[in-house]
Amino acid sequence: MKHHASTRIKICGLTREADVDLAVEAGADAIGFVFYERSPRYVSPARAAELARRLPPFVTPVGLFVNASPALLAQGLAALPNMLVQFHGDETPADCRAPGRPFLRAARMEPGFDLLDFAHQFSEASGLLVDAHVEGYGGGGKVFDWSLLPTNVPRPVVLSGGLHAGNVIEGILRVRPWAVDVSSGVEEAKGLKSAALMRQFCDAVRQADAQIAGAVSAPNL
Ligand SMILES: O=C(O)c1ccccc1NCC(=O)[C@H](O)[C@H](O)COP(=O)(O)O
Repeated sequence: MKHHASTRIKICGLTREADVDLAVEAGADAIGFVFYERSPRYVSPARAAELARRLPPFVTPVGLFVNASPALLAQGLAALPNMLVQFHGDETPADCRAPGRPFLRAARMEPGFDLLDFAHQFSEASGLLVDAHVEGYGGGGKVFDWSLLPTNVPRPVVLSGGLHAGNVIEGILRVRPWAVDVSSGVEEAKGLKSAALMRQFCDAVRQADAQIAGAVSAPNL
């Protein structure tokens, strides 16, 4: 069995100071800010910069864009100079490359979608965030059929879409992603995170990692 680093955790769609602090305390490695005006989780770049100032070293701010206007993209890039960019709309490889920043590209998984071809097109992506195909692009809390995922994706995979403390262990054991991403599953209302749900989610990820480590270190497996 392949060596498994600890599964990284991204919590997405934060809008409040307390939620940022609690997400970090729970164990998040990355915090997502939604720069998509139609989302109930939208924050302006200036607001995101305020929130991101709370982050300690080694916790990465991620700025999520959906077919953003050049002005919004430029404002986001300026407000958060150290952010990882997440393209969650219909952006082309050239669009993703243009800012010259590391980026994640979201893939909308549905039957017939060719993730290997997508990975080939977005070969410059730091990672591919695999999400359910939902109306409105994302953050819909919908799980997709994980069996659609090929095992040999050539970029790091961020498993996303409808994850919560009750299904993330199975997701990690089945998919073995580099990271997991959650929004709806740790919320009390859209954009408002729950401390208890974030803690339970991160604890469940650690349980999955412990199961994998146990299976790797046990003799004769
Ligand atoms: O959060 C939104 O409202 C949103 C709107 C448009 C595109 C993407 C959006 N969110 C993406 C995410 O929060 C996550 O990357 C992912 O889709 C997980 O969401 P969830 O299924 O709610 O856990």
